[in-house]
Amino acid sequence: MDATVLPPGLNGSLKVFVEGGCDTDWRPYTQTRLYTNAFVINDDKLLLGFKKRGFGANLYNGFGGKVEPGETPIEAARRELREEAGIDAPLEHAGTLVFLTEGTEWAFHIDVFSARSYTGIPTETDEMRPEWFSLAENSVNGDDDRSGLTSSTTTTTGSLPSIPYSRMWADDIYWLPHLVEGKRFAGRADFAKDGDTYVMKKFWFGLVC
Ligand SMILES: COc1nc(N)nc2c1ncn2[C@H]1C[C@H](O)[C@@H](COP(=O)(O)OP(=O)(O)OP(=O)(O)O)O1
Repeated sequence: MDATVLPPGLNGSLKVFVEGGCDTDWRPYTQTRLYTNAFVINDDKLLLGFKKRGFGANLYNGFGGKVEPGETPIEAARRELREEAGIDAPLEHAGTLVFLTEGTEWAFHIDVFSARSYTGIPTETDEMRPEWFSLAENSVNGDDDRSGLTSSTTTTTGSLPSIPYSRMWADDIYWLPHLVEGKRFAGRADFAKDGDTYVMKKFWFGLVC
């Protein structure tokens, strides 16, 4: 696909870095719902949350949720980070994601934010369990099931696991490395449902140029 032919829902000056999936059309939608997702990086560590309930339960993700009426996305992102992880951070916009999931007629429009510092102590809530992951090249595999282990919320030393991509949404492996590198991105993915699982059927991710 030429860089100028963007999937519906994306705009601006973007250069594709990966695209794939079925040779079908992008699913149409008539409405978008605004969400946020925030990632905190501290030296060579990334803070993720293990989602304990609701949409995306049992997956690791950044911290975020719906933008409430009267809020800007950045205000919502900082509120969700406080509510779900107990911390404040100087968030900056990193990317925009559009997701369609089977069974909904609306699209998720997610503003993704990142920060390289934070204040407060990451704290488990009833929705999310914050855990640190290593960004170092030689970190141990983070894709193993760690559910039997105690939370590493307060771990700041020792060897941390690497980013657990097999236990995250399937789109994350494409754009999260760019976020970590400080690059701005945008993308779209259309998901189908297979039982309780969402399968990424068609995707496009690009860097802002
Ligand atoms: C489908 O692909 C997705 N990939 C990724 N990486 N993240 C996603 C995807 N779909 C949704 N998300 C993110 C967007 C938000 O950060 C959360 C979902 O927010 P949630 O449903 O938990 O919203 P809240 O306002 O917190 O909801 P409640 O308070 O009503 O539980 O996942």
